[in-house]
Amino acid sequence: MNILDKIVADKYKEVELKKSLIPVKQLESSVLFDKQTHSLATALQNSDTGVIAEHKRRSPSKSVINQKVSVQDVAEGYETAGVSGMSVLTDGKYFGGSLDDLLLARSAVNLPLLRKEFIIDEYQLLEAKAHGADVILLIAAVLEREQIKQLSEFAKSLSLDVLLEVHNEEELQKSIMPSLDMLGVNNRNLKTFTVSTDVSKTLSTQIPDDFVKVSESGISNIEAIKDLQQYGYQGFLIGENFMKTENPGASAVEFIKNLQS
Ligand SMILES: O=P(O)(O)OC[C@@H](O)[C@@H](O)c1c[nH]c2ccccc12
Repeated sequence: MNILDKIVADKYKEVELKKSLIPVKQLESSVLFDKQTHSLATALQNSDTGVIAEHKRRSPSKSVINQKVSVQDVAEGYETAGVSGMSVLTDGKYFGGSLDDLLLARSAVNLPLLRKEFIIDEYQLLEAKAHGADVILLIAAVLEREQIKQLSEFAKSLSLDVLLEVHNEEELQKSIMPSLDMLGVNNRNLKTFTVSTDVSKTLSTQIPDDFVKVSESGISNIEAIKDLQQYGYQGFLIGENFMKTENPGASAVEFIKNLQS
């Protein structure tokens, strides 16, 4: 079993357990459930930088990245930097995140917030909504086309933006459908952890123009972004490059300043 299979197998168990502990009614009664959502796709289209900055404490590929900073401080720093959106890892076992992190980020900023999670069930979309998310991620590598359709349509009915993540042509071809807002190309292979922005470049011509293109992972300098912009990318998901520093927010401020100049 590769790491992705392991994460997803655990996720199915986790979701079953949570369903038995926290009923849907309780999620729906959250004060955040009816909050108006902010569209990340729109924010990216209106930005000339398009950075989506991530909060990630650790990962299976890197182990510890940063266990010291507070998620609110990071969120505020990212907002000050002028990012288009923030991604918050909510997986606990492999990434050290939680839905509380999402809630805390929500309490700190008005940015579009992405729940970064291995989504396999509609229940997780209700959780995302109840904890203040505006956007959800769907990973083509772990979902059948029918699941992508069902989950993305349910997300749209909740006014959540949908970012669909692919890593190769086959995943891209099986996933294209009108209920997606953004197509993300993950430069990191989630099974082997190899990273290259060439993956984004190669797949760029096959992404229909109706989707906002996002390049994810392994972006650590502004040259990479300027290069990817030539291939039509409008969103750039960056985690480690900010999180590995003592002050991720300040690092984002510096990065975006350089990107604009
Ligand atoms: O830290 P990086 O290399 O900048 O990558 C951020 C983000 O793209 C990465 O965390 C990610 C992309 N897709 C995912 C799916 C699940 C977990 C994590 C991810």
